[in-house]
Amino acid sequence: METQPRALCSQLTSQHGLCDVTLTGAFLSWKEAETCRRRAAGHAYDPRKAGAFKKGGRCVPLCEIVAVQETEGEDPGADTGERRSAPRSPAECNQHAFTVSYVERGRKHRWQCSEVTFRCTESRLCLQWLQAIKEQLALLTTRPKRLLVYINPYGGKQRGKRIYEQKVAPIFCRASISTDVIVTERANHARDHLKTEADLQKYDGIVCVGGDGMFSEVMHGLISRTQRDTGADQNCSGETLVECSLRVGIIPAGSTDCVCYATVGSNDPVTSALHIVVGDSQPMDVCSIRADDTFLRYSVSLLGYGFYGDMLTDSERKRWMGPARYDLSGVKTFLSHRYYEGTVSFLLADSNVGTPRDKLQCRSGCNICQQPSADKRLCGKEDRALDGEAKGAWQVIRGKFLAINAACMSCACPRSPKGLSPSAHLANGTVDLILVHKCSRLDFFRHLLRHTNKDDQFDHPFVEVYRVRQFRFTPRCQETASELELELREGDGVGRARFFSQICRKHPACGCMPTHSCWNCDGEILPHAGIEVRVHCQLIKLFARGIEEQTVFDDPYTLCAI
Ligand SMILES: CCCCCCCCCCCCC/C=C/[C@@H](O)[C@H](COP(=O)(O)O)NC(=O)CCCCCCCCCCCCCCC
Ligand SMILES: Nc1ncnc2c1ncn2[C@@H]1O[C@H](COP(=O)(O)OP(=O)(O)O)[C@@H](O)[C@H]1O
Ligand SMILES: [Ca+2]
Repeated sequence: METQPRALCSQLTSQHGLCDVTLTGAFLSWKEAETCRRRAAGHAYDPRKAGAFKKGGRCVPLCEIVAVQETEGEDPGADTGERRSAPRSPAECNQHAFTVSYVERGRKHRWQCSEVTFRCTESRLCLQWLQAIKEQLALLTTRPKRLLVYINPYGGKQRGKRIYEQKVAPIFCRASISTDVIVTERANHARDHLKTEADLQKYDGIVCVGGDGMFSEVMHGLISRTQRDTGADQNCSGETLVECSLRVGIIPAGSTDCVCYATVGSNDPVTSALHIVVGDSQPMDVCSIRADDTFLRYSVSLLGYGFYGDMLTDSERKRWMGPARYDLSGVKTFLSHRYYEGTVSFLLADSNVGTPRDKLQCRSGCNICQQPSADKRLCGKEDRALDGEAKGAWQVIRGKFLAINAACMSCACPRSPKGLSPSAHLANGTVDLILVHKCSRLDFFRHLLRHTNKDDQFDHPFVEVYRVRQFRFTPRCQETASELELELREGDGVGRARFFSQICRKHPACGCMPTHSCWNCDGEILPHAGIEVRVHCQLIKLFARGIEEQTVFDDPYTLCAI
């Protein structure tokens, strides 16, 4: 039978003086001791000191304690930064101390690791506290103990290794997490290692240090491995893919870091490390992409044709520039103002998973992502196998597009803090499909600019947006002869001219303008133009919790009532 841990309550000394410290099954809290408060009221009251003490009071949920450890030979003034002029008194020399490291929330969804040291004169009491907190932490079974870490030393500004060693490894060490670290030696090293070699039984999670491309590698390795180990075939269209059991943590060290930013709310390595330590879990949808009935890739963030595809192709030649390559190639691609013809067909999602124009955004504990919906039951499944009603009707849009973007998550990132599709959900089994029709340069600029401010980027007559669970794109050059003939028969001379120019474009020898772009798939070039995309609801899990609403915890001086 499980016994409830007894509450522990003692008067201990912290850097702010004597305080009442309480440990319950849910919280560790400390505040100014009653006796001190009464003394302060009766005698000369020093508001400066009282204020400092109040600021020192805290109520920390147990699940946000990183570690507790015995503190030896500790200078009581050390953690306040105070300089000690007098030698220690005999009473102080006799003190026993323990230090608690815990999560503290800062601005803009950042977390940091703070510490408080408590002292007492009795060794037995100190040990009792240490043991009690350790016992409570041992009950938190979702925390990882062993992690496999992949570092891309060339991602972003090539700082991955340094970021891991200086900011992340010390936190893992403090939380007694053991790690096996692999610094990658080539592209796809992490993917291949995970897919075939890694002994995954040994680990409670995987960490990737790098950008969205590095995360994509790890995700591909993990999904492929999970399907292989469970006998599912990812190459088979309509296969129900098996969810990955290991969680993935992302330490941002890339150029865009949108998967990290959109699931945590910041691109700060320490924040990510702390989300891993406390054992957070955030399920995430994954799109599978196929062409000519062959599996190509998975995508979790941006799948973009036209503008983002061309921008990526250009930026790959400027990799040496680091993250700035995207801005330069972005301007260049913007000025080229290319548009592409083709047909987009899609299956709309259930209405209960919201729409891309909702004001409501996906946040930690999101209701929409938690409700069982038809999209979750249907996604990833072969549409042929579904009856007509559940399947819904395919909608078809033919046109000239500057960009076709599919966002499986908001794609928030430092360049665009609300993202490509601000109200897209992380785990609702749908993807937001954004169609930007041909328009003037000025209009397209207005649309792009709205990604960086509070205005609605979908509020333009040339932009359409749909929440879908499956879609297809066929570039005009791949449209079947019957589709083109239909256009020819229906059309006048213009149609006839277009038909023949189409035939001409199919022959590279003609040296005419490109008729198709490529897809930007989470920052990797997918050379195919015609693709079919399907969402697999909650296929992978991250060490994250979604973006938290701003809470009272954002105020570091808030004392929680105990
Ligand atoms: C006028 C300013 C317009 C700014 C428009 C910003 C839109 C930003 C949308 C960002 C969506 C990001 C989706 C994430 C994609 C990533 O998975 C993926 C890979 O990341 P990794 O390198 O970390 O591995 N990243 C990317 O594909 C890069 C996307 C960055 C796009 C920057 C585009 C800048 C466009 C500038 C146009 C300026 C026009 C100015 C005319 C005078
Ligand atoms: N050791 C390596 N050498 C070269 N390329 C690598 C290495 N490790 C990973 N990569 C590849 O580098 C690319 C970019 O990585 P990423 O971490 O996303 O950085 P960025 O955000 O700057 O694009 C990915 O395609 C990944 O597969
Ligand atoms: Ca989604």
